[in-house]
Amino acid sequence: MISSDRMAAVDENSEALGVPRKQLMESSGNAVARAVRDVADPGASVVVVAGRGNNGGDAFVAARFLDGYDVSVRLLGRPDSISTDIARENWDALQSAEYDAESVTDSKDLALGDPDVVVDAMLGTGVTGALREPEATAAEAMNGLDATVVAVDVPSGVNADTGEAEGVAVDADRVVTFHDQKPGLPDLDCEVTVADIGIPPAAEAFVGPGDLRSVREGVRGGDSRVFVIGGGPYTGAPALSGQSSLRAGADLTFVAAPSKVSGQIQGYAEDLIVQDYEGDHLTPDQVDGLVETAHDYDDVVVLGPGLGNDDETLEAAEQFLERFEGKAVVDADALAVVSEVDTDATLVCTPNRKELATMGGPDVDGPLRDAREEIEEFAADLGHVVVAKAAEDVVSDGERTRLVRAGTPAMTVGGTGDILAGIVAGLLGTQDPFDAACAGPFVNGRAAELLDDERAGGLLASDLLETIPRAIRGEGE
Ligand SMILES: NC(=O)C1=CN([C@@H]2O[C@H](COP(=O)(O)OP(=O)(O)OC[C@H]3O[C@@H](n4cnc5c(N)ncnc54)[C@H](O)[C@@H]3O)[C@@H](O)[C@H]2O)[C@H](O)CC1
Ligand SMILES: [K+]
Repeated sequence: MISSDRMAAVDENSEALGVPRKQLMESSGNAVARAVRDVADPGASVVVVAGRGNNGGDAFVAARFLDGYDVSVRLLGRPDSISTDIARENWDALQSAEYDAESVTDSKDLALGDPDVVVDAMLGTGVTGALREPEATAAEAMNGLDATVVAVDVPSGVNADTGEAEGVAVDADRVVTFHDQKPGLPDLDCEVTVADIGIPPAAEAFVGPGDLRSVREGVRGGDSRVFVIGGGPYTGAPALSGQSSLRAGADLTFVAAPSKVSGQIQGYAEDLIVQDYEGDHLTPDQVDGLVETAHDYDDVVVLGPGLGNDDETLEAAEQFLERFEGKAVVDADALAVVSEVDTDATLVCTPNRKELATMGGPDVDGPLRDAREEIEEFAADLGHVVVAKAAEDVVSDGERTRLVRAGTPAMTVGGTGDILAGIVAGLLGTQDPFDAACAGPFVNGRAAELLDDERAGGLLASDLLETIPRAIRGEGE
């Protein structure tokens, strides 16, 4: 089962893997033609009613695969209003090859005759709201015929995610849907077939540019705040996490740090708001104040960068998680306490191999992907999202697991993990935790790839700050 949003992401990933949408459209159209062949013998009359999006494009392709049938294609609207290049190219192909393909701009002129089969290709997953004109009148006309109605992807007017129609919808006899079943289709009163259209399994298994679709749409809203609880024995780590969270979309980023090092952290970056507490490392005395601040401002917390592993600090981290109820990225030494706490917080944990084992997860020697099932089980037991970091990362929420293979060998330099924790926190302001956890390492890796020519083996973690926005925008594909 796949939602329309996920389908669009997988589609984009497929394109990035070298299987472009136009190729998928060719397979989709071919599958539609096969369904027509199943319901009617050669010689039968087939009317294709097409809309101006890719749903229509699929049916323009289908017309070419119906040699031996009496096919006519009716496009609802002017050809110059076809909304995608690939659909237009397939329309143009019908024109140049002298198919019976005409555009109808007024629904009153839509004469369907008495065909054996109608192909409904008005709207697919691109539908929003009730069918407008001329589609609404055309749907009624199609429903009034005796013909067998074959719908492309989803009956026009029906929402593929919910199965609901806000107004009139096509009453299909058969639906040919692509790649995977859609949540709204099984409850419809028609036969649904799922056609394999050649999307590589890697387009789903690996995070790709399609997984950044909603990140690209989630612009800064003015009130997404990140609160980094870090620093003490180390000062660079919280500064890197804080800055990368700003690059990934946070509006304001605060760093809570011991007074002994707060000035130093502030000195690295004027964009951070550093709030100090007494001492040289985090202790349980600070927990009340930190939980209160994080809750008052609805902050996304980053717990861990540079905190060190003093017993008092780990005790404080544990107490913080026991009482915090918001969203947090947990990294570095703080990871060690996660499996011991009972927390209502939503956590994204970002362990490297060693930290994964320390926190009670699998101890993996080889590629992490070989341990993907154990990592998934571990995330399920933990009840949180796990981003297990290596050359190829494994991201799991206990039910879904994806791999990330972005980045360069130079990323083994210190600090890239701090950058990652900040990116995930920045994304968590607008994204669902699993989506942020998948997008984070992909963005981090792409940010490094964008610098590979310039920096090569001399990359610094702080260099990545510069290219995070371009990586989010999709550069480097
Ligand atoms: N991987 C795949 O699954 C593939 C699917 N393909 C097909 O592409 C469509 C989705 O195409 P898209 O262009 O995004 O949208 P539609 O064709 O469904 O419609 C867009 C079109 O419709 C207009 N519109 C939206 N709502 C309404 C409304 N209520 N009334 C009238 N008109 C409306 C909107 O303005 C747009 O112009 C998918 O279903 C598959 O069939 C591809 O072949 C590639 C592989
Ligand atoms: K349709």
